[in-house]
Amino acid sequence: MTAAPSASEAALVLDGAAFGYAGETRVERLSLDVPRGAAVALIGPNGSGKSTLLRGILGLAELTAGEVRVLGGSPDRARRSIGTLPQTDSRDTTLPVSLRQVVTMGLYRSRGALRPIGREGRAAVAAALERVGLAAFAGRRFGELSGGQQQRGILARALVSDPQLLLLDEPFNGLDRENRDALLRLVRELRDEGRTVIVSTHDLEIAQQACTHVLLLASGHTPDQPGHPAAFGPLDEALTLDAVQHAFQDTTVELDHHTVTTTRETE
Ligand SMILES: Nc1ncnc2c1ncn2[C@@H]1O[C@H](COP(=O)(O)OP(=O)(O)OP(=O)(O)O)[C@@H](O)[C@H]1O
Repeated sequence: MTAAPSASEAALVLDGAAFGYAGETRVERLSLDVPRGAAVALIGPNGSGKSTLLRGILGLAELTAGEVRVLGGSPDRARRSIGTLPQTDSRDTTLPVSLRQVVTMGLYRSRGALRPIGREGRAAVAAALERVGLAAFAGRRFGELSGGQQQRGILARALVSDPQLLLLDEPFNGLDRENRDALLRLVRELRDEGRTVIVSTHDLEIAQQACTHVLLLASGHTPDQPGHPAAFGPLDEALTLDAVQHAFQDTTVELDHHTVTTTRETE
């Protein structure tokens, strides 16, 4: 599986973009180009608008100002070429479906749910499961897998349609060291294949280990003000103590020789 090497246009272009709900902006002042093949760590405190931005890229949050281009077109047009991993807490694990069925659902977006999956589709599902190390678990009921295995299964569902852009919302939350390392390796591989990855996280170490770029979001001064960028750029330029402190105003921030850490807000 390789991403189609298409146009030189950036994977994501935001020009004065703002996103929100019911006409109310929740994240704003976004002007940036994400080059194809970049892995962007999307970092910010709770409520700064990380998920809203990811939904905006998918056309699922409202564009309240500015412009957005995704893979050279509108979010609606690009959606078929985007693989997503939503936050763990938005996941229904009670459905009586197998892991294989969950991954197969990832094909529906590009092919429609009614078209038969066929040999090629089954091979893509098997390859995606293989890729995340879960080939042996294909027939298992999804809800009976461990949290880390479910996370990898959802990632396989995101990968099965050979997406050019992957949006991963807090994929590292709750993962043990082994699953975390496997996911870090996979993010690096995806970007080596020319795919673009945007991954939201509270953990700066993850940014440093797997990403090429960072977008730091800061919250508004009061809870009803929208979030906004504190920095964007290649990791070594944008991930500075100043920018991190701006983004995480009320949070302890430490910077040692190579590691920036913040208090993990989700724990
Ligand atoms: N569906 C929605 N309708 C209205 N407001 C929303 C909706 N989803 C999020 N918000 C609001 O938008 C703001 C940004 O929330 P968002 O979930 O994007 O932040 P986040 O940075 O992803 O936070 P977290 O780290 O807690 O996931 C918050 O004030 C939140 O209450």
